[in-house]
Amino acid sequence: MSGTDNEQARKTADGLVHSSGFGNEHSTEAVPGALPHGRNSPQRAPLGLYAEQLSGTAFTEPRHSNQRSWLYRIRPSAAHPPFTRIDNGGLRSAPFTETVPDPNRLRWDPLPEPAPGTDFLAGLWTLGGNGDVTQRTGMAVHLYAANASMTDRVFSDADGELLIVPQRGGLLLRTEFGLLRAEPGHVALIPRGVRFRVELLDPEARGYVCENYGRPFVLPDLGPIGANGLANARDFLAPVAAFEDVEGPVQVINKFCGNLWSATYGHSPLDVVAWHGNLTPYVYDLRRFNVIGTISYDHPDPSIFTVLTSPSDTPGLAGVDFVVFAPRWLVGEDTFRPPYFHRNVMSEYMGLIEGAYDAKTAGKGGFVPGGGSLHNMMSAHGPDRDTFDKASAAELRPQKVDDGLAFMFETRWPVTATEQARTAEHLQKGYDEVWQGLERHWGSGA
Ligand SMILES: O=C(O)Cc1cc(O)ccc1O
Ligand SMILES: [Fe+2]
Repeated sequence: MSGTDNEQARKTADGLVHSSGFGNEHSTEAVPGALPHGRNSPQRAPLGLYAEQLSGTAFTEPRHSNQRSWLYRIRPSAAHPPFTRIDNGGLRSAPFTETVPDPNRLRWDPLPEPAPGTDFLAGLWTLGGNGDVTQRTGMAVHLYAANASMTDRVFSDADGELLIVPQRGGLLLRTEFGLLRAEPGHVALIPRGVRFRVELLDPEARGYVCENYGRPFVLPDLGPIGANGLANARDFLAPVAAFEDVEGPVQVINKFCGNLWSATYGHSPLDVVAWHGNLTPYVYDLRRFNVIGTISYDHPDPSIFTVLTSPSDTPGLAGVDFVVFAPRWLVGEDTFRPPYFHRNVMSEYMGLIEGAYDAKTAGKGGFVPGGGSLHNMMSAHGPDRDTFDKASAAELRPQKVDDGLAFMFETRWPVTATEQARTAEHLQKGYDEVWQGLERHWGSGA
């Protein structure tokens, strides 16, 4: 059920065929002849399909940032019954007003095991966020823990695009555009409004989601770095068309302005036989990230680790950046090599996909895979005491940091935690203590 007429299509290690390149004009058809040529909206679309445009940006946005795709489907999306409200489960949305924004540093252990039969959607649990879904600004931090595939239901999010960061267990994403596979170490992006179903490739799945209410994520500018580096555009993989021709009840759940709405369709809406355009879901393997750092001295700011950025209306000031701390060499001379002590006007949510993070002690009660920390704007943070002591005394040989994969959602607005995040059992007590005992050396002659 899948095929393509795009020369860039290629089969990757996961056995799926993809069409590569960030923001490319992809075109793909699962059945030969399904894609019209020379026009988007012929009087009669090929093979009895319906033509439908999906706009990710306003019609009138500048060409370089304009995003839309044309879908050729068995039934038009407009043919559906009314949506009715359903329970929001663990999902919360902006504006976040359940608690007051807190200057304290917070850290969580991983989510507890979900109840049997919990699928990706039921397993979403909102930690906090900022902005306002009705203004299309800000972001939310969600976690998920699931042990069942979604069956007979699909999800779409009108409030924002979803950047999914698997931490445990692979996911098969069946989207309107085709199939994507996301394993721990990959990220997957589902654009605003795109219907999809998550199937588990392993018995359990756990991870993080950045719901970006703002402008779609793009690759950051490279400035003096040059024409290559960081996340390379060619490593972003879009699906090729693959459709389901399913008649029968399918629940379609739509997140709209903070609430979940449901309608039961008489067919699967994952019925797109061909599509073309530059608005697509995609996956990216974080291990492909080209890490840039110092080859002389000092610790550069982590903006050089930006994979994707959602620009705000102020140049250089992101609504949210997605930043990865990937394996790399540290060679800085006369340099304190781990992340420095600092206070940041931006707010930082950090997660750990595997291993350890070089500013924090690993292990139980520390910063552990599946856990997360929140350092809101101007909250002082940095290496914990053990890290500081070790790094201050370390012999400065070239050193490979390759025992972990951490990431950050860095946002221009403070992140307000949800009530459930503030009262969670897995909110660590006494996080402040990691910075206790940083002794006075002044006056000691050290
Ligand atoms: O651990 C953090 O707080 C993230 C971070 C990493 C880094 O290398 C420099 C600054 C920074 O905020
Ligand atoms: Fe930081």
